[in-house]
Amino acid sequence: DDRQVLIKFKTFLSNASALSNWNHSTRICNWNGIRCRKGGLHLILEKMGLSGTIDTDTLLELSDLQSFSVKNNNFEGNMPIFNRFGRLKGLYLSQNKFSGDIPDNAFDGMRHLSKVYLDENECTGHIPSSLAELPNLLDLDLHSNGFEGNIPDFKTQNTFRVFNVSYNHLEGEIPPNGSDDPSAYEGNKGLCGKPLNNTCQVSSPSRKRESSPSRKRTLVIAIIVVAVILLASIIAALFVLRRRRQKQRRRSSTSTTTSPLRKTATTTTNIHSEQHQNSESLVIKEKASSLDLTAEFKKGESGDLNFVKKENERFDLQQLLRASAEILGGGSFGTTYKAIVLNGPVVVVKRFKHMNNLGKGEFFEHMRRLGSLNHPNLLPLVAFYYRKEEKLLVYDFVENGCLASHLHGRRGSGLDWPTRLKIIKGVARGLAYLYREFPDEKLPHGHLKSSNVLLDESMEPRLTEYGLVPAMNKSHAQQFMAAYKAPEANQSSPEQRRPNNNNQLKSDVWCLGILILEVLTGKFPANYLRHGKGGNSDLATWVNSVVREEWTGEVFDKDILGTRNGEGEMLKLLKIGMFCCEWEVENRWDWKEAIAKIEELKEKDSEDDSSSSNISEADLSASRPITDDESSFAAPK
Ligand SMILES: Nc1ncnc2c1ncn2[C@@H]1O[C@H](COP(=O)(O)OP(=O)(O)OP(=O)(O)O)[C@@H](O)[C@H]1O
Repeated sequence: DDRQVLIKFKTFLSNASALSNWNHSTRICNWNGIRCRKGGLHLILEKMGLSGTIDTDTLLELSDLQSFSVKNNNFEGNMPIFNRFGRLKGLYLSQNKFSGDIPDNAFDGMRHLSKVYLDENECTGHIPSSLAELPNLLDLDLHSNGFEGNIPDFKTQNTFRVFNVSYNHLEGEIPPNGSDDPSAYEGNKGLCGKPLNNTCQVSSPSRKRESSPSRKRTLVIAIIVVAVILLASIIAALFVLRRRRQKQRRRSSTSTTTSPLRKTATTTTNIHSEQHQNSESLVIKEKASSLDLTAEFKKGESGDLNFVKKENERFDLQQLLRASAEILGGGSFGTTYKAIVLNGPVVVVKRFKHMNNLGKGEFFEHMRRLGSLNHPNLLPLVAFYYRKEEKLLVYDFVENGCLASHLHGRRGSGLDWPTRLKIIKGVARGLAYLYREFPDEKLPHGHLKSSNVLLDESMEPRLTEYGLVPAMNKSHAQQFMAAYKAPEANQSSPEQRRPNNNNQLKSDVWCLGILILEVLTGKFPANYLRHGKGGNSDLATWVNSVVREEWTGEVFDKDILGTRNGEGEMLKLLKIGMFCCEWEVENRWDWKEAIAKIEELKEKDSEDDSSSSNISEADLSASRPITDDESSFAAPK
């Protein structure tokens, strides 16, 4: 039923505290943001600080959705496509951060759609032609985006009641059926014709009539050129195919192994490849084929891999380049991929393009120092490769993936409270070790976040991407590394960034706090993804505001909410997270205090609960006021 569908829809949203009364015990028409009118359903989720994903697949299961509004929220990414909602009448997506081109067919078949509000987003490209085809369009507001090209001729049978395309990059002649008000078009440098005061040049390329003879000539030439290019491509493709087949034949006759990392990869004779003789392997190889390192790392040109520990299984650069590979992700520093070395280990290779802060000697020394670290909660560096333009760091592959995918993956987390506590304790121990080993580094980890916490088969965490701050180019580090998302990183005053007695900044502690809040709430800190601006304070601010409203129960992830005899300890961890996320650096705990408090935690509440931690209950209820600065970030209120 609709109730179930909407509750599912809510799980894709972040910061959805405003929808707290969406549950099975109340009538759907009384839920926040829901209006039931004339038998149809209207979702009016405006100004609620929402972000995350608008899952249209789920919405499609609603019996009769008539209008959909998420005006004035924090949604990002491509505009959601509603062209399967044939009965939708109103679509209001204004004042978010939707970006990118909108596909031409985004409004296909939406015969009933009469109101479209996309204003104040970051959409680019042409105004989609399917929007111009809507027969019942009455209101259209696209102002303040990055639309370009011509304004199409709208085919609506109505006279527009609202029409505004101002402040885009539109050009050409204004079609007749828009608005009579010049302000509807202002802020577009290239527009001409009525109702603006400038007349269009007769030869205006943008709206020239189709039938002129020169146009026909151009068309014929274009067709010939395309045909020639097509023919040449077919010949080239046939040639490449022939060569590939010849190569394959040569290979199988000499029984040599192949290089799945190269574009020519097809069959392999090593044991690893046999594991990949299923359909999945085709996908992997296809992905890997785009990752042809061989062109850049020519044999013998640039030295070899440098192994940092004696006991590591050795392989050389050429073996690595021939390895069967799968791209794991394109993070903020470069591509990361999993590689199965022929007759060797399974490793993860990270390519770093912005790692030039150290000279060659210093770089080698720093990597050897990282390689000498040894702690069960740190993923050891296996090897590195140095080139001026690019560095490769090689780690062991961790089968069980990262904490982020366990918490936010499609299948839901399923992580219980004891597992989450074990993960946080492991992270804290890994951090403590790093801090002891690097007493002079300002940010011993520097990039602590849930995708850099890997989990082994017994769910023990292993930190990765630690200790890289000194090697990274400063501007890149400041823009992308997690520690620089702490609020003080955006402050210009040196006092606010001053290191503490140990010469260390407290920004890693901020990241630990965010990680704790993420683990307890199951919510993804939306601003992890927002590079360079905004920090990652949204989650901390949200938790703080919910706690201040005394709805602490609402904070915890549903998968741990029912935990018996552990609620007290969960609450203590929440407080620790909040103290680590203190906005003011002076009031924030330092790493020693935070880690000591984490070590005190237990899976179950003790009989004499008050003695097990010296954080008082009053600390929580007297939670700090939100500063002006902070409230301007505060996503959900
Ligand atoms: N050693 C490893 N074993 C298994 N998975 C890994 C390993 N190292 C990284 N990953 C996973 O590969 C994916 C891509 O990693 P990558 O470092 O490129 O991106 P990221 O961590 O999301 O962002 P960033 O570049 O900011 O660190 C992530 O999901 C990460 O958890």
